[in-house]
Amino acid sequence: MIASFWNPTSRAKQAEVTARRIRSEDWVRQQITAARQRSLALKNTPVDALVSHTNRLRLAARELSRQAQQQPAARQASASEELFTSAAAAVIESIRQTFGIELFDVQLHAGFVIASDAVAEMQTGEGKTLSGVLPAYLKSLTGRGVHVITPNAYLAQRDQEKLDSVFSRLGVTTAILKEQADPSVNRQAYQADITYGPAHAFGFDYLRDQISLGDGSYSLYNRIRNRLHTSERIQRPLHAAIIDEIDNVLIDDAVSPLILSSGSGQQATDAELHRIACVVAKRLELDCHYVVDASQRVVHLTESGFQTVYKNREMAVHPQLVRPWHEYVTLAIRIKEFYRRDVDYVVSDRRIKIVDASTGRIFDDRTWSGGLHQAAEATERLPITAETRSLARITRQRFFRYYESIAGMTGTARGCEHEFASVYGLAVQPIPLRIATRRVMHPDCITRTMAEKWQAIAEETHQLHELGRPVLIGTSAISESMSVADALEQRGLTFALLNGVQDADEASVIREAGKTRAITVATNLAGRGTDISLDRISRELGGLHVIVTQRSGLARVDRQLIGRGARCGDPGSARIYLSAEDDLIRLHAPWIARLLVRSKPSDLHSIPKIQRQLKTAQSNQQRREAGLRLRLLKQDNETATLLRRQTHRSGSC
Ligand SMILES: Nc1ncnc2c1ncn2[C@@H]1O[C@H](COP(=O)(O)OP(=O)(O)OP(=O)(O)O)[C@@H](O)[C@H]1O
Repeated sequence: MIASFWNPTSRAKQAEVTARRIRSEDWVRQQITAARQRSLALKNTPVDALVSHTNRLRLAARELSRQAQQQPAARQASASEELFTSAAAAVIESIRQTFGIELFDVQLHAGFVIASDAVAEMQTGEGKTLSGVLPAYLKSLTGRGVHVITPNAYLAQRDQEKLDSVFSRLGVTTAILKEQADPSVNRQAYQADITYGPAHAFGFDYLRDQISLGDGSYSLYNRIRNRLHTSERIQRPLHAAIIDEIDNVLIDDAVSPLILSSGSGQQATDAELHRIACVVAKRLELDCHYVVDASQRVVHLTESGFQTVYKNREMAVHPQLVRPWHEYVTLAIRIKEFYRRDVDYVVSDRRIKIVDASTGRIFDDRTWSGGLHQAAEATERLPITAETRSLARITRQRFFRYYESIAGMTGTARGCEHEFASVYGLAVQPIPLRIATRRVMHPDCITRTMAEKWQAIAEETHQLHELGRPVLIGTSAISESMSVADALEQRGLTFALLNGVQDADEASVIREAGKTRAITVATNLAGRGTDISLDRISRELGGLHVIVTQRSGLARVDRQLIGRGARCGDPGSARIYLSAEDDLIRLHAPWIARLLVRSKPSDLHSIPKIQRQLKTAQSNQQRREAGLRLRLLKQDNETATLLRRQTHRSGSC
């Protein structure tokens, strides 16, 4: 058990075994046919009979897990297939009775894949929400609790409200985690068969349990002891997790550990030092006083930089210092060089709020550590808050690997197969499209400057708006959404702006984005979760046109945004815009910027190899980020090994 927890090779092997099973087309066809046949026998079954059906399956599931150690594998496999089929039949019938619809084959296919502890890659709009019902139901049958995990609280609430009646028809209870609630409220929610919530809420409750029950160390002793002391715990032992948008939760967010902290909101004792550092940093010059590594966002002072920083010798012994004086200055330089307002953070309610680079979502509950947050507050002339004190922390990789089983779904797993397999033991299975796509992908539009790009985007939007087609413009930063908004306003176009700064109801704005002549400008958060449906006229006119304002560092993020249009066989189109001043080009492929700037505007679209070069820049960026996550994982494993050894030694004394 422990060997497989730490060992990437054994995780990858586990993924390989699952992959062999779920890749078999025969297996999929047999499962679907059997489930459909059996669901006919359940058609129009009264609710109490469906509940009895569930109770029979519960007995079977418990018996199966009891016998798991004793029975030969083949007999066990056939018993579990039988359980799969009967559970799928019940789910088909409950969805039929609740919504009056039949599950599509692709949804059953995805459901079987997820129930087999793998990742189902299902294109946007193919019905992932209902695909998650079968695995959640199946895993709940042992009575040990299932966590359905979403990237944010809004999606958790939406899905729990939508699916509660499907599950209650089957005699299965659901609940939602409440943020900032008293632990007793969430303790109750964890007693439900299925508990919905955002990833961090499950992680923080896990950490709260660690604090209240022990020293929070990784020792096996503590973990076993925690399993025994169930009455004091908020959570039950981590059993099964089904994760929506699994690449976002397990991969994109993996670099930010879950840190339970205290002490926020108070005034910092070293506030004055941050303010002085900010003034000093403004006077220092790049390459003279300091050098930077832009890709890592690191700053190093030069000899001349050190001398300038310590010119006033009293700063070196200032009584309020909580770190060496020059570190205050390098923090302020990092903010000056790498962190941009309305891109990396926003200022709201006189506070710095961090923005998620890949979605544009604003985090209310996160702060940068090590004094960086305070440096940003000083730069923005805001009240400087005390650094939070970390009470307990865990990397997301480690937390999710504590579950006995994890699985999930996403539209964008491609490119992450290796990481899913080696870190989490998860195989990825693409689910075929239900209806072939009709999306028209237009060639990229390339400009030399940002200003030219905003004008080109406004021009194309204007033309399509005149024709009556809806346009969704997806930007990667809040500041970009403002630039697009300015360009549209100059042309007198009316649009909805969704960039997290306004309090608009995200979901209702996005839902309207498919209506005739609608123009919606949104940060990438529009890419996840909400359905955009077309009205009759916009469908006849060619559907939603999606504009991507710049290639993201991750191809997956672009695919997610493009996938907002032309869903489920609907008409639609998309175009990506690029400029020599884009982040991807400026930071990671400056040679492309030089090439573009030297070229005549009329030649920009025909520069050979540029697409290939951009793809390379994207893959490099992807590799860099994967490397960073791997380094974190290694560090985490080393710390854990050290702690285990220490505990072992003190135990044997
Ligand atoms: N079997 C079905 N029959 C009819 N309509 C369905 C079926 N399954 C899903 N739908 C509808 O299709 C739409 C898309 O479903 P859903 O939001 O689950 O897709 P998705 O794959 O999660 O999309 P996204 O990637 O945007 O989150 C919803 O309006 C949903 O009600």
